[in-house]
Amino acid sequence: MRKIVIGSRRSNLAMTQTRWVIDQLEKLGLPYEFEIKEIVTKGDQILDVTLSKVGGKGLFVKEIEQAMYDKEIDMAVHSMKDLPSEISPGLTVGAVPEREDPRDAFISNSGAKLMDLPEGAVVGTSSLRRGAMVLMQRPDLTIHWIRGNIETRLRKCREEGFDAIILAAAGLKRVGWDESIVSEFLAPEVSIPAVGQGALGIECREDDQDLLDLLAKINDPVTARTTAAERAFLNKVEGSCQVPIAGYAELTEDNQVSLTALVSSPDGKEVFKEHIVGEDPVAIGHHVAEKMLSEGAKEVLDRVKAELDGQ
Ligand SMILES: NCc1[nH]cc(CCC(=O)O)c1CC(=O)O
Repeated sequence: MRKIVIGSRRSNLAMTQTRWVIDQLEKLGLPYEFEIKEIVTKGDQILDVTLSKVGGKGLFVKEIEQAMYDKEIDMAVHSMKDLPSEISPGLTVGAVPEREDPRDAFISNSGAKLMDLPEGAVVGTSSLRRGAMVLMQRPDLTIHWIRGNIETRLRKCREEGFDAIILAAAGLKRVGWDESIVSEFLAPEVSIPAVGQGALGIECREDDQDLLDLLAKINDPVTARTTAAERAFLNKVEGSCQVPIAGYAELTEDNQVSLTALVSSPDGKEVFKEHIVGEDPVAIGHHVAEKMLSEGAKEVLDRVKAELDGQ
């Protein structure tokens, strides 16, 4: 019986996701046992600045990947959203299980929906994408940055004068929060989800064939294919850019990948949005990115980067 050691951040969400994956693997009834090893990442230690300013990319995965290289752990369960679009050398995503709800959940103190908030109300989010999505619908609202895990943000929403916050529905559902706290699940057409939102990516060493064979059994081909399109898009527009980026793909009835993607300025005023349907997820992801970049998104990315460098 092989023992598989799984590295996990210690947040409630990370632990819940890790335990969920262990459950799926144990159900297979194969001769493996599983142990969780807690790992603290840089992203867990930074609590007082907006994530985008400290370079969000890979903030939650670096220490975990190091532990994999050092063979202190064999695999790790990441929120796909937190996993950089390029996996570090020697490591690979061994499985993408079935996606949870990809939508953003809008939670207001009064229970009002986004379009019904009073003029000038304050919405808390740590995501440039959510901030821009809100401003596209409601340019009169004010965005304030809010950090911390799900529990902290919900507490701050009540105690620190926010009218509403936005969280991933998947996180709330996974940790078992009562859905009645959600005032509105924002439709993916209105608030295009982050690339990979609601999905998990299980990372392991690419030479660990035994573990790869095991993980293949909990891979969901539909989620793997749709998130591949989203991540191919992200990979082409990325490059240390701290701008709102969204990408969400579904399968059509005839088994094609349908990808909607967006790049915008942080104030939501300049918007590049594309929709494409195609067979090959990576090809359509790249195609959409190149189209946007050539049609003006590149200028927005460069300008925001220059503004940040000047700070
Ligand atoms: N950025 C942190 C993060 N990473 C994954 C989730 C939620 C679960 C998911 O999107 O799969 C969250 C919290 C949030 O965005 O509210």
